Amino acid sequence: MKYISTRGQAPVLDFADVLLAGLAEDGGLYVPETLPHFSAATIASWAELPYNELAFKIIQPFVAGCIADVDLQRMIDETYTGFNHIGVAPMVQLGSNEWVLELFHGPTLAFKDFALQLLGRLMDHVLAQRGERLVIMGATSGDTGSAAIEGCRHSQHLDIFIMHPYNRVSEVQRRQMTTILADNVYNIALEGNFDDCQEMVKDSFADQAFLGGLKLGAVNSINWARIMAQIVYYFSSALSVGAPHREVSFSVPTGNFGDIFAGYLAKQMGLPVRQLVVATNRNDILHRVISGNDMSKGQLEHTLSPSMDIMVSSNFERLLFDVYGRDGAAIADLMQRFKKEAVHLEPQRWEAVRALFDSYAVDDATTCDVIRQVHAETGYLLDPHTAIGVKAARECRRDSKVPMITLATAHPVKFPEPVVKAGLQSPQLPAHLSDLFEREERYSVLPNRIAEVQAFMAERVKH
Ligand SMILES: Cc1ncc(COP(=O)(O)O)c(C=O)c1O
Ligand SMILES: N[C@@H](CCOP(=O)(O)O)C(=O)O
Repeated sequence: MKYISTRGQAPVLDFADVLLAGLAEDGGLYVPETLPHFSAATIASWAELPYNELAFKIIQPFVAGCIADVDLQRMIDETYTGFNHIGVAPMVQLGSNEWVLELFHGPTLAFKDFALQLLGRLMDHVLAQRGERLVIMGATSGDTGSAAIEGCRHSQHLDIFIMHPYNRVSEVQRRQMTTILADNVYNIALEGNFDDCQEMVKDSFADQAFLGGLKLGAVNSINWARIMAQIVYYFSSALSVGAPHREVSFSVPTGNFGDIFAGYLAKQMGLPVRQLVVATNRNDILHRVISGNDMSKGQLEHTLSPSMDIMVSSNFERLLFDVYGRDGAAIADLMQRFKKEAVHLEPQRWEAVRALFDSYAVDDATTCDVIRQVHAETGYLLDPHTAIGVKAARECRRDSKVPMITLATAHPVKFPEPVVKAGLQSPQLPAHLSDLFEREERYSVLPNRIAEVQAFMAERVKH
C-alpha cells in the first residue's frame, strides 16, 4: 500500500514511513493511494469475529508489506485485550433503532485509546527494527493527550511532548496526563486554545531544525495510522445490527474530523452506510460549511464539551482532497487561503460534501438537557460529547427503520460539570483511576510562542 499527500508535493511513502512521518513534508496529510474494498459477502462472513480478529482483517491491507501478519495480529491482540470490556466496543440500545456505540472502555476512557494503544505499539515496533528514536509532539483538547501518553509511555524509542490549552480541559483529563511521571513524558499547558496548540505542532513539522537532527512524529489524527484503526468499529457496530444485509447510519461527535472521516472511509470500503451525521458544539465551523458553505473560523469558544473545542479540523482536508478529485494543487491553494481568510468551496464540490454528510450544532444548555432527558428516558448517562451526537442523530435522522448509531466517544466520569448541571450525580472513577486526585502532577505552563515551546523541547529530548 502506498500513501500520497493531500497537497501533492511530498514523496509517496509506504505505511512504515507514513506512520513515522506524521504530517507530509508539503504540509498535507497522507492518505492511501487506493482503498481496499470488501464485498457484501466478505463483510457478512465477519459477523461472528471477535473485535481483534475483525481489526486484523480491516487493518492488514493498509500495512501489508511493512508489518508482518504475525506481528500485526500480536499488537492488535495486546491492544484490545487491555480494554475493560469483553466486547471491546459494546452497543447499548437507547430506543427503537437508536444505539450508542461505547468507545470508552480503554485505559483512558475515551475513543482515542482504540487507535493510540495500537499506534504506540506500531511505532515502537518500527523504531526498534530501524534502531531509531522519534520525538512526539502532540496537541490535545483533553483526550488525545492522555491516550497518547498511555500508548507511548513504555517505549524506549520515544520522547513525548503533549500540549493542552491551559485551563481549558477538564480536571480529570488534565490529571490523566499530568500524573504520568515517566521520564520520557512532558506535559505543556499552553496559554492559548487547542487551535494554537495544533498550529504549533504543524509549524514545527515544517521546520524540525530545533531538534538538532532528531525527527518529529505525530500522535494526532494527522497521522494516518490513527484513522486506520478507527475504521474498525464502524464495521463491528454495523455488523452487530445486521449489516451488510441492511443499511446503518452513524452520528459522530466531531472536532478534528478524524473519527467521522474513518466512517466515510468505511463506507467507501463497502459498508452500507446511509447517513453520516456530523455533530458539533458551538464551535460549529463543520456544521456551517456543510449546511451553508461557510468555511470561516470565527472565535473559538470554551464549552462544556471541551474535547470538541476545535475550529481548524485537520482531517477535513482529507475529505476535500477526495471531493476535489484528488487535485493536490487545488487543496494546497485552498488550505493556504483558509489560513488567512474565510473560504467557500466551489458549488459542485460543496454539493458533493452535502450529499455525503448531514450536520447539526448543539449549544451547552441543550447538551445538559439531552443528558437529563436521556437519563430520564432510559437511565443511561451520556457524556457531553455523546449527548451532542445523540441530539444531532435525533434531529438529522431521515429513516426510522435504519439503525442510527451514535458514537459514545468518552465516559461521563471525565466531565462532571455538565452531568451535575443536568441535575445528575457524576459517576465514580474506575478502580485504576480511583486515586487520581491524590497523585502528584507535573506540567509546565508556557506562553503561546513557538520559539519558547521549541526551546523547552530541545533542552529535554534525549539524543
Ligand atoms: C470525547 C471526544 N469526542 C469527540 C471528539 C472529536 O473527534 P474528532 O476530532 O476525531 O472529530 C474528540 C476529540 O477530538 C473527543 O475527545
Ligand atoms: N479532541 C482531541 C483533539 C485532538 O484531536 P486528534 O483526534 O487529532 O488527536 C483531543 O481530545 O485531544
